[in-house]
Amino acid sequence: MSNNKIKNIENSLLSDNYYILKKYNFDYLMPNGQWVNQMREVYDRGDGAGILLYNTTKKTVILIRQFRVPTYLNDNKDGMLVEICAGLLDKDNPEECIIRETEEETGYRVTSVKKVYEGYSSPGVMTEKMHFFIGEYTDDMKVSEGGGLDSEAEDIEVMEIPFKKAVNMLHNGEIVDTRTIVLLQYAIIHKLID
Ligand SMILES: Nc1nc2c(ncn2[C@@H]2O[C@H](COP(=O)(O)OP(=O)(O)O[C@H]3O[C@H](CO)[C@@H](O)[C@H](O)[C@@H]3O)[C@@H](O)[C@H]2O)c(=O)[nH]1
Ligand SMILES: [Mg+2]
Repeated sequence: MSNNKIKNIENSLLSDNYYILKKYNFDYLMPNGQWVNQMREVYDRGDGAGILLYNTTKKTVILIRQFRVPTYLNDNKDGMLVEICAGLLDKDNPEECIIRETEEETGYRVTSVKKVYEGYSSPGVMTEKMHFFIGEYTDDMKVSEGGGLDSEAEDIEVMEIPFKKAVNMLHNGEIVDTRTIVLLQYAIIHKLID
């Protein structure tokens, strides 16, 4: 961290109920040479990783469907969201995280994944950096039902669907999760499945 346009950074804790929400106060040097005081709330849940699982023979992808309360509160009728498999980094590195998360959520034990992007999820408010992966799966990699951890009360539906259908869902507005849009567009651009 280094930027000579910012000084006097102070923070106070607003909530550590589950993750960390802090209020930051700092002085910022505007282009006109004036220092202005700014306040921003910043939510820190660590970083995350997500993966698009695809099968070039079957021409399918694996997505998941789960209830997301923030979307329920904002325009997503039943709150169910179609997403890539994803999770929060748990002190492990992004690659180990996504391999573990893939098995927990989808039941596929993948061995080889490829990192394609890194990006900030919501840079005005969250510290989170997201690590984006793609990975090929085959039927023989299926070792369990998936569906998430009972201990976390996750209710995850695993969807294996034709890539073409996923692309239709992208274009007709059924897929409204940004991380999923990013990786489906990656798959289209790089012709992962034709
Ligand atoms: N009790 C409680 N549990 C929580 C809270 N917030 C999250 N959890 C639980 O913590 C677990 C997190 O599951 P992961 O699979 O590791 O994370 P994720 O929510 O799928 O995260 C992915 O999607 C996020 C988008 O909303 C991304 O932000 C994240 O990077 C990642 O891609 C879930 O069981 C969730 O219910 C909370 O405030 N209270
Ligand atoms: Mg998850």
